[in-house]
Formats: sequence, structure tokens, C-alpha cells
Amino acid sequence: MTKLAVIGAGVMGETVFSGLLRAGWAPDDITVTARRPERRTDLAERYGVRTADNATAAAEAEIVVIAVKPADITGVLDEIAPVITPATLVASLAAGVTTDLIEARLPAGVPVVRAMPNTPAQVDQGMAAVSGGRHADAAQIDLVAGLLTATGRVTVLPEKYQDAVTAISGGGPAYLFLVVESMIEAGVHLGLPRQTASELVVQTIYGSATLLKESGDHPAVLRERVTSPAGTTAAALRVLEDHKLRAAFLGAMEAARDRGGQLAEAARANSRPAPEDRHS
Ligand SMILES: NC(=O)C1=CN([C@@H]2O[C@H](COP(=O)(O)OP(=O)(O)OC[C@H]3O[C@@H](n4cnc5c(N)ncnc54)[C@H](OP(=O)(O)O)[C@@H]3O)[C@@H](O)[C@H]2O)C=CC1
Ligand SMILES: O=C(O)[C@@H]1CCC=N1
Repeated sequence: MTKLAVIGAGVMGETVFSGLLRAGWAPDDITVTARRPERRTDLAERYGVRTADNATAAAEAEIVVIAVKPADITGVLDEIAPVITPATLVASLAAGVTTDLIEARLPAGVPVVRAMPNTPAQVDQGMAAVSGGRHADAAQIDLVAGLLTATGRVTVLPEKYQDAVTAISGGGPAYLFLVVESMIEAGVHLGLPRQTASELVVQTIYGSATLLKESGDHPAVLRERVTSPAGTTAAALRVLEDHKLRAAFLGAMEAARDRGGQLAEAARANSRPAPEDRHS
């Protein structure tokens, strides 16, 4: 079986390798790393996977998945570069970080695939996009796509779309969780018990997502079916339009896309950007 290393098994690294274990991978074929020893111990105990330092994990692996934060990636690449050869397939999950940046810090000819998964992969409902760098062939791109298919849907796209993908599906769960939070708080404000408000909202978002996916209907059509003329939903939608909800989403996704470019620049300079850079 293929040997996999996950360098930086935090939220997303754990999401990816735990999905592979659910899909039948043997724990012995997966080595994970993390900065803190207690994190490595915790993962080894819970999943039975191997742990090692970054260079040892990378040296023994056929596929190396890099799942550290963008600001940490150049340090990791410099650490593993001496043990990586063009026979190793390197996949990066780091937002914004381009394959050419990664290729430049590894030996010549190493195949690199950039991937952007999301956290619903924890329940096998992920959405991921993968893009090959200059040395990755179709089979290698498919190999990484196959890893992520274990936990959801995967699309193969040119790398120029990756910052937009990151803004839409990478961060998408966070925007939707914020909507859920806001609706629960609104329900409490309207006098519903918190648990009732939570049940109403969670099942409504789950049912709406299922309806959207299973019907194949355009969301505007589904929205119109809920909205009676001069009714209660129309009253609510009017308020959301007054608050420029669509413009807010557009601006938010543009900010996320642009942040990807800033994270890449910071990774290139090997420094962490100030979170408020774009407002200064
Ligand atoms: N969270 C998400 O929804 C998504 C994240 N991503 C991308 O995935 C990457 C990881 O994000 P996320 O999982 O949220 O972040 P986390 O902080 O949860 O995970 C990062 C992990 O990297 C480890 N780490 C940091 N430096 C090193 C190092 N030098 N050597 C080994 N391990 C190291 C950390 O170890 P320790 O725990 O010990 O500190 C931590 O476990 C990012 O690049 C992000 O852009 C992509 C899609 C979605
Ligand atoms: O917020 C981030 O930068 C990462 C990338 C997509 C989701 N989380």
C-alpha cells in the first residue's frame, strides 16, 4: 500500500488522514507530524498512526501532504527538501501558496499538487479542488484527487482558480456556520428556547441543502417557492436586501481571495502578515 506522510496534522491534516482510515487505509501506512509532542501522542493514541519528525516522515513516504499554515510552509519545505526526490508526490493544502513557490524550494522535478479541501470532509461531505504544478502529470493529480474523494467530492481545476476556490468552498463552511449562529440567536431573541431554536435552524439548513442538491433547481427558484406575495418571508428578505446581503457576500469572498495572495507573499518572505494589512 502507498505510504503517506501528513506534515502538520492539525484540523485539516487530521480531517484528511482520518478520512483515509475510514476508507480502509491501514494506520501503519500513515505517518503524521505536528509541532507539539502532545499533539503527536494524541493522534497516535486515537488513530494508531505512526508519528515522526518531518524529515523522517517525508523520507519514508510516497505521498507527502503538507497541512501546515501558509506562514509555516517554507520552513517545512526547507526541512524536507533534502529527503524529497522526484519519486515523491507532494500535495499542499495551504491557502494561497502556489505550486511554483513549493517547487522552487524542493529538488528539481518534484511533482507538486495544490489542493483545497474543506472541513465537511470530517463527515465525508467535503468539497475539494486540486490543481497540478508544472511537474505533476494527470495520474499524480488523480492520485491526490483520489485521496480526497475518500471524504467527499473533488474537482480538478487550473491553479489560477485556487484562490477563488479557497474563498468559496474552503472558507464556505465558516460563512454558513455564521448564518446558523445568527439565526439561532434570532430565534432566541424571538422567544424560542435555545435548544428549540438550534434544532429548527440546523434541520432547516440541512433540509435546504439536501433539497438544493437533490432537486437540481436553481436556488432562486427554491427561494421563490418559499416567498408568498406580501408574506412573512418577503418581509424578512426585504430586510436582508436593505442590509445589502449580496454585496456583503461578494465583498467577503473578494477579501478572502485577496488574502490568499497576501498569504502567499508572506510565505515567500517566510514571515506572517499582520491580519489587518489589507486595511492599513
Ligand atoms: N481549517 C480549514 O478549514 C482549512 C485549512 N486549509 C489549510 O490547511 C492548512 C492547515 O490549516 P489548519 O489545519 O486549519 O491549521 P492547524 O493550526 O489546525 O494545523 C496546523 C498544524 O501544523 C502543525 N505544524 C506547524 N508547524 C509545523 C512544523 N514546522 N512541523 C510540523 N508540524 C507543524 C501544527 O502543529 P501543533 O498542533 O503541534 O501546533 C498543527 O498541527 C493551512 O495551510 C490552511 O490554509 C485548507 C482548507 C480548509
Ligand atoms: O481561513 C483559512 O485561511 C483557511 C483556508 C480555507 C479555510 N481555512
